[in-house]
Amino acid sequence: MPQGIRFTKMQGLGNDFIVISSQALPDGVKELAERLCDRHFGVGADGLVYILPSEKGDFRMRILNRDGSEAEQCGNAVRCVAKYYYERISNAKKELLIETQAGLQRVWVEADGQTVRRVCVDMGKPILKGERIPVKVNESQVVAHPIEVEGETFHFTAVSMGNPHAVIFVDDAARFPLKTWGLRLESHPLFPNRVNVEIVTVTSREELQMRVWERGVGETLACGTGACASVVAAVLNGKTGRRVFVRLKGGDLEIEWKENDQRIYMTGVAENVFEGEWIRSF
Ligand SMILES: N[C@@H](CCC[C@H](N)C(=O)O)C(=O)O
Repeated sequence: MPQGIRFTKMQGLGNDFIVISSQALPDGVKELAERLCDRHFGVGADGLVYILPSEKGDFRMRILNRDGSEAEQCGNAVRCVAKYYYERISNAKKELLIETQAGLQRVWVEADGQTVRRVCVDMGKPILKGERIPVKVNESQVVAHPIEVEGETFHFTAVSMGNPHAVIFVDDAARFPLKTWGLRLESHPLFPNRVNVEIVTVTSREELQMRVWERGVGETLACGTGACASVVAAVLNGKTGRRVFVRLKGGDLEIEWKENDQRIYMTGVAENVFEGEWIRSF
């Protein structure tokens, strides 16, 4: 009988992940991500996340999108893996260091006994230089820049949180036709590595409403890096202060872009959904 793959299904604000703790990424992980994340033939998720050994931090996280592409960073997955590690691997410390493809991230878990309720993540400093995001606009900061898609013009602010984001402010995010424009914006030639697209409405100086079209996935219920990028874009456009509640389809995140260290701190929940074993070959 072939050995199955044990996994835990987790979610952060409805952005859902298949989490696997392993010694190394398996061969064919791209195809595995596509198979497992498929909502009809697989387990179903927005991404496949590995918890791996690290020489630099407490552990390492790698994340693959539903289409099998690898992302540098994922805010909602970082909170999930911090919960996983604290509840199942070691509860010796409440402050953890997680290695990601975008660098080391410090996180603090808020636990009720053995159960992690919320996680605060130091998401680092946003990257604003066009060439490092990357976006093919020859400016040091890309703020409210026009982008034309099939005769329609939008204005976007580009921010990298380790992964690339284009933030577009609109009057009513709930009514924005994301299915029509999401993929076209994601794969626009201005973004050589494709891009995550945030559609944002400012409801006050302390609150944003956000929908997201994720690179390699489509519309999801929430995106942690997208919420951080949206707050940075809102500050750069003079729309909010630096401490903002971001209301997403799947729930809320508290985001602060601190003045003193210029780093972004994200606080939110993470939940276990179920455990299972993948027994099909791939
Ligand atoms: N949902 C995530 C971001 C996941 C990666 C993204 N799709 C990308 O390709 O950059 C989050 O919570 O940040």
